[in-house]
Amino acid sequence: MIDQQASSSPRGDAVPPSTDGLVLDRVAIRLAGRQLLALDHRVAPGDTLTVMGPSGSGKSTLFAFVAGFLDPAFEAVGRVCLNGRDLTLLPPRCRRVGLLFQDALLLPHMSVGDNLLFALPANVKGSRQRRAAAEAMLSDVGLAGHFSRDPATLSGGQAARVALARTLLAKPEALLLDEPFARLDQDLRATIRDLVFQTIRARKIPAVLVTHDPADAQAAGSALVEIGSGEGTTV
Ligand SMILES: Nc1ncnc2c1ncn2[C@@H]1O[C@H](COP(=O)(O)OP(=O)(O)OP(=O)(O)O)[C@@H](O)[C@H]1O
Repeated sequence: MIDQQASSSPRGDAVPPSTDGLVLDRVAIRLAGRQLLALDHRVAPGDTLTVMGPSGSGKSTLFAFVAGFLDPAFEAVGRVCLNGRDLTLLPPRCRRVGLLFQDALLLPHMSVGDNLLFALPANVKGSRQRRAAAEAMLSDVGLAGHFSRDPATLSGGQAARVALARTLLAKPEALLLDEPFARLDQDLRATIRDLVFQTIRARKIPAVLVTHDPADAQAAGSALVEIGSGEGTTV
């Protein structure tokens, strides 16, 4: 449950212009009367905050809070603001927060292109324009010409690229990366990791990365927070 006093602007009023990026403003989340985590952090556009912690420390819970689908079993206080908008009480579809997971989660009965068109916002009109937007995004992630591919025939790296393209098509203003490289083997992992962080920097998207791999944290290159003792510790 969100503490409405701590979240001062239920309609998404502007916070000061200095708060470009993703702001976790005095966020604390409790479960069954016990503090699970506390974070107070700003992620600048193009930067990635890495969150590490043992299983059960609250990493998925933090993402659920930022994305807007926190289970009512949790009590949360504090605000999450994105480029000057207070998201805290907005429904998930209004937040402009994109997610990348371990699995590409492509719909198997659709082509790669149709998976992308399915994710493309409805305000991109006209079938020709929609297809052009999807093809341009495929090209951006290194998969030009793969529009008609069957997802079942993609390699792990290609599927990860399609998942990135699908997330970016929704024009997210922030990205939550939930161990997106964990299923990839070592060489591929470095390649996809570089693609993701280059994209984040080039598009100036603030991101939060959950990982167990210190090499991911190093590649992300910005702040690292360790959770697990009820407090987030910036390292
Ligand atoms: N819907 C829920 N209701 C009650 N407790 C929950 C719920 N979801 C998760 N929890 C508990 O909240 C705590 C944090 O869970 P969370 O999934 O955020 O941890 P995590 O750090 O993401 O773990 P992992 O690394 O294993 O994915 C755990 O003790 C978990 O059992």
